[in-house]
Amino acid sequence: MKPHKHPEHTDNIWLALEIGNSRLHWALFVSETLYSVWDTDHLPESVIQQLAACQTLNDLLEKIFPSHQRTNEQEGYGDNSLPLFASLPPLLVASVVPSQTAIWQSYPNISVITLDQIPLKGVYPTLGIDRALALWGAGKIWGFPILVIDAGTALTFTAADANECLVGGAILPGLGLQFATLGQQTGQLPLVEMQNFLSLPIRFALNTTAAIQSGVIYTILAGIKDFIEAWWQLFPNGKIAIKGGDGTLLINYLQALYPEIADSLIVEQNLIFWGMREITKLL
Ligand SMILES: Nc1ncnc2c1ncn2[C@@H]1O[C@H](COP(=O)(O)OP(=O)(O)O)[C@@H](O)[C@H]1O
Ligand SMILES: CC(C)(COP(=O)(O)O)[C@@H](O)C(=O)NCCC(=O)O
Ligand SMILES: [K+]
Repeated sequence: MKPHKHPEHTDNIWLALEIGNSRLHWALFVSETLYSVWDTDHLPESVIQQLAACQTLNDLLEKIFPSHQRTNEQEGYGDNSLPLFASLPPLLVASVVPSQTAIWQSYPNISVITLDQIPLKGVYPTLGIDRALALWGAGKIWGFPILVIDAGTALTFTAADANECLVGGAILPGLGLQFATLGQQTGQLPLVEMQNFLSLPIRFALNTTAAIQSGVIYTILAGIKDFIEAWWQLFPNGKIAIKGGDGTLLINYLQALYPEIADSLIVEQNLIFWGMREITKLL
C-alpha cells in the first residue's frame, strides 16, 4: 500500500464490518479511501465490550486487527500515516447473523445497514444485506446488468438488471458447508479439510476422500457454469463478479475446467465494502 498523504481530519476514519456466518470481514476507510481489509473469527461478547472501552483507534486495532494480517510496513495498518491516537471511529455494520448483530450493539458508535438504505429496486424483505450490498457495490463500479457470485458459508447468486432492479438469485451450501455436512451427518465419511487444493480432484475417484472432493467440487463448478450460462441467456452483455472465502479456490478450478468462463469473471473480495462506501455517500 503506497503511503497516503496524512489524512487532514481524523473524523473521516470509519470501520466497515461484514458479519458473515463463518467470519467477520473488516475494512478501515479514511473517507472514501480503503486503507486495509482483514478477516477475523466472530468475536465473543467479552471482547466486544473491551472494544467499547477502547480510547483510541490504536487500542481498537490492536484488539481486532491480528498482526499477521497487517502490511509489512513496520506492522502498519496498511499505512503508517494513520492518526492512531484518534478517538474510536464510527462502525458501519452489515450483518446476516442476528445473534452477532445483537452483541455488537454495545459498541458506542455503530450503524447497522438495513435493506431500505440500499437504492437497489425490486428487493424482497428477507434478502440478505450482504447480497444486496455486494450487488450494489459491483453494479456501481462495473455497471449494471451484473451477477454477483459470493462463495461464502452459503454460495449465492444475486443479479440486477440495467435499471438497478433485482432480477433475483439463488442460495446453496458453500464448499466448506458441504464438506462439513458430509463429515458430520454420516457414520463413515471423514471430514475433508478445506486446505487449498492445487489441482482439480479426480472426477471418478478411487478412494473416499477423493470421492468427496470430486462430488462437492465438480457439482459446485457445474452449478456455477450453469447459472452463468443462464445469466448470459438473459443478459448477453451482463457482467459477473465473484467474492467470498472460497472464491479464489473456485476461480482456480474454473480456470482449469472452464477457462472461457473464468476469464470473464471480475474477482473482487471487497464488493460489500464498495457497496457500504456507496451507502455512506447517501447518509
Ligand atoms: N480462514 C478461513 N476461515 C474460515 N473459512 C475459510 C477460511 N479461508 C477460506 N475459507 C472458506 O471460506 C468459506 C467462508 O467464506 P467467507 O466469505 O469467509 O464466509 P462468510 O462471509 O459467510 O462468513 C468457508 O466455507 C471456507 O471454506
Ligand atoms: C445466504 C446468506 C446466508 C449468505 O451469507 P454468508 O454465506 O455470507 O454468511 C445470507 O445472504 C442470508 O442470510 N440471506 C437471507 C436470505 C436471502 O438472501 O434470501
Ligand atoms: K460472505
